[in-house]
Amino acid sequence: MEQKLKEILENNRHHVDQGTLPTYIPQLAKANKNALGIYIADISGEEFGVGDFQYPFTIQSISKVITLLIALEDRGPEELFQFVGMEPTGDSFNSMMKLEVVRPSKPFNPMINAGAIAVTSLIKGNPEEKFQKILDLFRKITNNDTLDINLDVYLSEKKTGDRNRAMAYFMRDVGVIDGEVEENLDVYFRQCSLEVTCRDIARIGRFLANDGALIETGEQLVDPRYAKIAKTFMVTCGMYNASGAFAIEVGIPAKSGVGGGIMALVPGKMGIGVVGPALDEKGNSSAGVKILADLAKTYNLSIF
Ligand SMILES: NC(=O)CC[C@H](N)C(=O)O
Repeated sequence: MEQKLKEILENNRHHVDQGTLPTYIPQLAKANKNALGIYIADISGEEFGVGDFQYPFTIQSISKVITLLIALEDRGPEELFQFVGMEPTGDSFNSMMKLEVVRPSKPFNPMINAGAIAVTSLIKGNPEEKFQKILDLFRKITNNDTLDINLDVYLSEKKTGDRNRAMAYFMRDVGVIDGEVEENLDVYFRQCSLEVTCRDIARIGRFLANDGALIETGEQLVDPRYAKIAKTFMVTCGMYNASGAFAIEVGIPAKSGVGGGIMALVPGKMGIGVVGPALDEKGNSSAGVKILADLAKTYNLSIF
């Protein structure tokens, strides 16, 4: 399989040229556009990577899956879904359009920025406690104690995150979030700046493929019902306004981030981590999407 994976990676390398590095978070524009890696973390414990699987990148929107799990544990679905919806938007991940035009004003889903900011605000505790909870869960799931934020990316996003700021202030005005907006955003910016490799995100995928239990110890870290909710959102909204096409062409739960990572999984089988920092016009890794499509076709991975 390793040989085949290398082939898939090389066959899709040219799709890097169709992507560009994001510039709205200036530090992300410094990434290596040509880095390309894949990592597989099987539920039986087997793992391997090809290409630049050790290339470090920031997790960005992939973190939204983890914060959703924590907020579900803290609040339960009934309370959480009073503040965040369950529907795809058809708009870009950082769009604020529907926030005002659709009533009642609540973000459409937890995978877009507005929804994720609301979800992070629902995690219990002061900002330090919130971030510590996020970091602890990340470290446990990835079995990586050194996992931490990339300070440059964090500061870069904090400095330039006015669109997120605008949405957060609006959401406080309409009662979706409460408390100090800047403090909430700070937690959100930090969760997005966590630096990972393909191995880390593949292990997150495997954790979800295993219904929220660690494969090493069997410890059930999150309620399987919440793991199911997270996976369902990954299918319907995980690739933003490309989720429909991705479901047809690839057909597995996946979550992308503007750091170039895509965390994907095959339920009951494996987690897959892919990185390729050049992004398509929807903000998904241009080569990463093609690699996953190729993988899914080759190994018949679609869940549909
Ligand atoms: N799509 C993404 O990865 C977006 C996350 C990014 N931190 C932002 O808020 O814009």
